[in-house]
Parts: sequence; C-alpha cells; structure tokens
Amino acid sequence: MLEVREVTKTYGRTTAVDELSVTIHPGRVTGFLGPNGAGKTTTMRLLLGLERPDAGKALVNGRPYRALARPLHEVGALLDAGAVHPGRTARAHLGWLAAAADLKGTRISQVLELTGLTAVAGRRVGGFSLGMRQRLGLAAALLADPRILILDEPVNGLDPEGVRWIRDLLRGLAAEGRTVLVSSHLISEMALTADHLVVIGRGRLLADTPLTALGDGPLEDAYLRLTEQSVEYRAGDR
Ligand SMILES: Nc1ncnc2c1ncn2[C@@H]1O[C@H](COP(=O)(O)OP(=O)(O)OP(=O)(O)O)[C@@H](O)[C@H]1O
Repeated sequence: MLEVREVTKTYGRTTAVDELSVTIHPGRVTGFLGPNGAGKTTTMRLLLGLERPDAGKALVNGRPYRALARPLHEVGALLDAGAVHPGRTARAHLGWLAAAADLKGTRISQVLELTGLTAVAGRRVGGFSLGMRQRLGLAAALLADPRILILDEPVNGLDPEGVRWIRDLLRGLAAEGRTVLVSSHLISEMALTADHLVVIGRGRLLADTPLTALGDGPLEDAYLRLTEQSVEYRAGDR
C-alpha cells in the first residue's frame, strides 16, 4: 500500500504538491492522471524517497522509503527510462542492480525474457530506442519481484504490441494482489488498463474513484471535465 498524507512540496515559489492525501490500494491498477505540471512525478518521487516533503508523509507499507529494510524488494519503480548509463549493456545494468539488491543472476534472465529483451541483452543501452529503454526500466522495476510498482508514463514510446503487452502485464500484477500505480497522459489506454483513477491538478486531489463510477461516456470527457480548472499550460484558442 502507498499512502500520501497531507503532503506539500514546494520548489521556490512553485507548489508542486499541495496538501495531497491519497491511498493507493493493492489488487488493482491505479491510473495517476493530471495535466502537465500537476505534480504526478513529484508525488512519485516523494513516495520513493527522492524528495523530502515540506509537510506531511509519503509512506510505503506504512513507512518512509528510507526506512525500508529491503527497498527494491518492496517497491519497484520506473521514473526516467533515460537514466541508465549508455555504455552499459542491458544485462550489465540489471546485473549491477541485482548485486545491489543481493539477487541471484537467474532473475536477470527471467526479467529480460519477461520484458522481451533477451535478444538485445548484450547490446549497449546507448543504442536503445525509447521503447527498449522503457522495457529495460520495467525489467529493473520487476527485478526483485516487489509487491508494489510505481511507474511514471511506462507506455511512452512503446509500439502497439508493447502497449498491449504492458497492459496485460500490469493487470496481471494487480490480479496477483500487487499495488500498481501508473501515470499516463494516454487516457484511452488508461481506460483499458486501470481499475481505479487518481486525478490531480495543481498538486491537489481532483478525483479518487473507481473507473466504473465515471459513467459510460468516453473517459477523456470525464477527465477533461475534472481537470478544466487546473490546466496550467494551455495552447492558445486560435
Ligand atoms: N526539481 C524541481 N525544481 C523546480 N521545480 C520543479 C522540480 N520538479 C518539479 N517542479 C515543478 O513542480 C510542478 C509539478 O511537476 P511534476 O513534474 O511533478 O508534474 P507532472 O504532473 O509529472 O507533469 P508532466 O505530466 O508534465 O510530467 C511543475 O510546476 C514543475 O515545474
């Protein structure tokens, strides 16, 4: 379980997260939505201990990330697929993480297979497409078989086969009772993947709702209604 309790995070004069409280439950895929700059990535970084809140608490299984005894075993994350040393091979990248988490080498082959990267495991990451990097980021997130996953726009750059693959993967992980928090701007994709939605705007909670409670119309319409007052960056109307 992930808990954000009355969290505020500011950067200078920008309030990225504003007294946000929300709980992400296991056993379902929770889609994390909001306009550009809404505070989604910041919230995820707070949960992962990469930022400190100015006020409130961000908790993983009831504890701050830094207090977790075996963090990679509890929570896997994909934040920035580009944050991999370009000179390393995919297998070496995972090997480095596996060593840090005290994992067996066989698990590396398993996650490479699971993410469809076995054939390119010996290639340097610098030559990878965005979709391949996303797959590698997912392989890293899944490495220690964590019960919680935090994924920031994992569908970015994936081809249609990859999009369907990740949809099935995330739904399968949730069906196993895991906690899956996934941000995306692809609303139609979230309509197919998520069971539950958390929508934020300007760092504040706009909705925390089962997908089914949003009615029968296109999810995009419901989303745009929810966020219309919170869009910070809007293209000019002609
Ligand atoms: N390290 C930082 N320094 C200064 N401002 C930051 C920093 N990180 C985030 N912000 C600001 O905080 C706000 C929230 O940003 P954040 O990246 O969390 O939003 P987001 O919902 O993930 O946006 P997007 O959908 O565009 O990725 C933005 O105004 C952003 O400019």
